[in-house]
Amino acid sequence: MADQWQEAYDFAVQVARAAGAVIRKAGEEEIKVQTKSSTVDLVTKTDERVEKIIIGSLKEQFGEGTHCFIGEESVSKEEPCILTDKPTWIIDPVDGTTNFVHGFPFVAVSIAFAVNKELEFGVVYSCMEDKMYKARKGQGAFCDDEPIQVSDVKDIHKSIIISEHGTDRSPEKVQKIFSTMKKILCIPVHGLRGSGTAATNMCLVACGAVEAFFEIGIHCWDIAAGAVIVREAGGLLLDVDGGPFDLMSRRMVSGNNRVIANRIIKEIEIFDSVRDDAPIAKK
Ligand SMILES: O=P([O-])([O-])O[C@@H]1[C@@H](O)[C@H](O)[C@@H](O)[C@H](O)[C@@H]1O
Ligand SMILES: [Mg+2]
Repeated sequence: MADQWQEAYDFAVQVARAAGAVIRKAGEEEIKVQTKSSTVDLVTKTDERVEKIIIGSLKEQFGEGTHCFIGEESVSKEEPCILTDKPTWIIDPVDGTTNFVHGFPFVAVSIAFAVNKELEFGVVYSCMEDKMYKARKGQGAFCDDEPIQVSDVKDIHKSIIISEHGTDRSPEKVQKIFSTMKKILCIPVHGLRGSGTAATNMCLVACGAVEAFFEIGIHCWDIAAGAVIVREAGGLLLDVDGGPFDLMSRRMVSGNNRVIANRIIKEIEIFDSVRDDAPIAKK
């Protein structure tokens, strides 16, 4: 059967690279900052502009109405966040917005594509590093066209674990986040890290720089592309309770192998997060 998604995959790489150039240029100018779900959940005109550029390019290439779109900034303006069987693009235009605002050099364009609710491919362009991570289901994972593979470390004591604090500053959630991190640190592991962008964190798992990334509170657009890249690099994805990965659940563990993933899961103090596909509360 003709490979019907190769053109879409190649085009997504081009769009991600072009979007990254827009972000780099915008980072040289004054950045106007607004907030969303909390005073530390930042958004800028660049996030919105880049999402419009990406979606506009995809609609022009594949036609209006044939594909669906889930974009971080569109959803924040109450566009639906429902994954159907239709070809769907899942987009985070600027993953690591806080880093972008501060000039902290980890900012990624994350573009994933799903059909029949199956992730077909993912592209993560770390635009300040100029690193293009990509993967198609069943065809391996790459960074700048070089194959990448997860780490072969099985001993948790020889691992680096990556996670984030998110943007919810409620004391009870912060307490669980830090209690989890303290327990993991004191296993002990070699180190705990956080790049500030889930998409980049997942690529660091995929290329073997760290052994696992977990977070509660992320969104589908943060992790959809990274999920394909981790899987194709030989890693695995699980729910934070050890169950199957659920893209819309706002929580996830991605690991180089099940031994490391299960050891991390033992330490995670779970807290609730409203699903991405939960009905929008009527005002
Ligand atoms: O908002 P954004 O920069 O696109 O995405 C970010 C995620 O990539 C990160 O994992 C999370 O900890 C941050 O709170 C933020 O959600
Ligand atoms: Mg994000």
